Amino acid sequence: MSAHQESAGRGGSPAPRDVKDEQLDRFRAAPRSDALTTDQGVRVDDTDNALRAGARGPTLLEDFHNREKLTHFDHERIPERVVHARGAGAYGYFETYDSLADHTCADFLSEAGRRTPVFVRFSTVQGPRGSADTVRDVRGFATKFYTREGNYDLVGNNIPVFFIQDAIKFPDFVHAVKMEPHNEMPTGASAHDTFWDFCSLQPESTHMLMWLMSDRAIPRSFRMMQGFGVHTFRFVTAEGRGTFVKFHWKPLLGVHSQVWDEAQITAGRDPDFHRRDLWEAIEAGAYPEWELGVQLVPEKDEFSFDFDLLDATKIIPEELVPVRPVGRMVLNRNPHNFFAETEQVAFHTANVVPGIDFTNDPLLQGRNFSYLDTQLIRLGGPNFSQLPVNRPVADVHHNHRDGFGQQVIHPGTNYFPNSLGGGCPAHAGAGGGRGVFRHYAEKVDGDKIRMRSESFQDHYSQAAMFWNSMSDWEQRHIVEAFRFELGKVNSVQVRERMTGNLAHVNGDLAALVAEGIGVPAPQPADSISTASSPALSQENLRGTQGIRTRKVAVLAADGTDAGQVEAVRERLTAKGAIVEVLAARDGTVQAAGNGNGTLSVDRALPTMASVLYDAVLVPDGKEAVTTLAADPAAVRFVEETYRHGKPVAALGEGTRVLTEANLPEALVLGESAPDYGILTGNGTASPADLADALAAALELHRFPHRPGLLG
Ligand code: HEM
Repeated sequence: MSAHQESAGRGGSPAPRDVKDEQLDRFRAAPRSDALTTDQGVRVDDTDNALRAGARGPTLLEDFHNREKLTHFDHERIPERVVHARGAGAYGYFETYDSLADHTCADFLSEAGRRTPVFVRFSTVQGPRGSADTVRDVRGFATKFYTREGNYDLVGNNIPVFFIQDAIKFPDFVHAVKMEPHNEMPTGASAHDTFWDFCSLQPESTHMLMWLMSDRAIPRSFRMMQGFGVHTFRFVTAEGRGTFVKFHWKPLLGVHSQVWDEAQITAGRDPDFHRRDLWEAIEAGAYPEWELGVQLVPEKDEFSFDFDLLDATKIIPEELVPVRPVGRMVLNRNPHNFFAETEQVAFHTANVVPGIDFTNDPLLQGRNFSYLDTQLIRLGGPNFSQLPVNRPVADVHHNHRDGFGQQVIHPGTNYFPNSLGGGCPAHAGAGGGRGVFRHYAEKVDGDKIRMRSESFQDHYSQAAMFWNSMSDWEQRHIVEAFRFELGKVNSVQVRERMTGNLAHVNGDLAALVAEGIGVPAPQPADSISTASSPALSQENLRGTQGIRTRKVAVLAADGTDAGQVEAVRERLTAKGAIVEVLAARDGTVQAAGNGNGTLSVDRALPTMASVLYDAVLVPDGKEAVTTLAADPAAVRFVEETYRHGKPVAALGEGTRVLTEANLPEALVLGESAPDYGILTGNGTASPADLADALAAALELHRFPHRPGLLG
């Protein structure tokens, strides 16, 4: 069994192998326990004591093993990414549903059922490598397709628009959002003066800010995020016909978020929350899936919208152009080594394959320069595409030579035209059965000018459309987020300028934010868009996989009714949820009720927290309930679950712990309790009925209309 097969999908069946996985085998070192050597292969006698002159004497320079060991260690770090430094990655495959050959000659989209290996890296943008996962931020969603015609990178985000329209503003934007230069604060947060100063002066950021202040910026899981290519790209057929295209990833688990208070607590309780969630789901065989969809716009319709397709601060509402599903992606293998794979992976918007091309979106054009440029320094020279994770599975043959880290011994000559090389130099234009990339023949004729098109000037209509499309609780969260972020801004003029911009989005929004941060309510703008797009609300993005991988905590103590726990567990795990028993200590608790005996404890309560679960259940059992009601950690667990809007369930006397946790009595035992996600069946529900009610509540994810919610 290979090292790969041992590690992949421990809880599920091993993922099937693909050509990329087999290629990686060539570079994977097997675990070994034989003798230690130097880099030169010389066996070493001792790695615990440096060579010294006398037992208490000075260390000798002659000890090449000591010097090599320290030197290698001294050089172990490489620069982190200038943005998106913190991330987590996984391998998998993309499978095409139907041929898209009538729109693109891209080989990997040309045949139903075709599977293409992929590597995906999710990331936050602002924070450094060691920052917390659950900060309020955009999430990167970058996919490398190892196609038979070369690597195709779809380098997207979980938000479909961007802060700026022109890449020349990217350094300004990043300097503003990153930690401030004098004191390098704050880490992993946009709630500071320079970010809001920049945005308030750059109204094109308003639409993106609406998304950033929404719950999209605090996802429950990478597995529950949409992804977007953001820009309008171009599909090109074999005959050279172009079609504008926007890319969408839709998670089968639905789009779900944390609430802000929960996200902040999670950042302390488990800074690796999203990374761990992805890793554990794959190890357990619960492979996350997304559907890839495209919005297609014929070239003749380029100017038929009230926004410019080349403006990355705009979406094409799905109600105008539906998203056509084209395939699905499954992530089924964790990397073997974080540094070698997730850290060294290099995505680049300019990595395209025949059939996929660019448009003149000025943000995209700048990106097409920036990624390769930054990777030259981050990955130490021009040969990083030879690193295992970056290697195409397609043949590589070119005249590039030398440079740091060259791994290949090339034969012959490397120039063209060439009469001496005997076929060794690479010839452009030769297909050899594979598609050849030919740039789309777009007619371009214009004056050299530094200016934006008039069609890029409407910065507010789609920001207003986003606001109009939100449910009441989503709007409430947006107001609270603006209040939090701007409340951290010291400059009053920045606060005022920002609420002034919001007055173009919605008068109530601007007034509510202004009230919360102590500045005068601005005059609402004269004409504000009333458009809406229902596809934008998370209310309408619940997914198709029910409660798969949702985590339910069962609080237990000596005297817990183990029969109830098993009945609930059986019912919920059958639907794909994960049920864990938490008690004060690891080991077992004495069980009562039908299941007399012991009940295994999965996690010790002091090592966990409510924010790491999606729901809580307190089973029956007089003695256990008395213990739990007197345990501040258990009571806090229940109270926090309630205040974060998540389902809270209790059987029999377990309801006492809910009351002890200050849940409104009318809800704990009232008729309308299920409407608020409080599931007790008046204390008389059977475990199976309760499990079903809990499953239904988990599907709804949060109960945002409860009294006394936090965040
Ligand atoms: C639509 C707007 C943008 C999106 C969706 C986007 C997305 C991403 C993503 C997902 C990553 C992380 C890739 C990874 O996981 O390794 C990334 C990194 C990066 N982005 Fe962007 N970005 C955008 C705009 C820009 C612009 C305008 C620039 C510069 C002109 C830029 C420069 C960079 C750089 C330099 C990195 C680090 C790459 C590396 O070190 O490998 N991005 N971006």
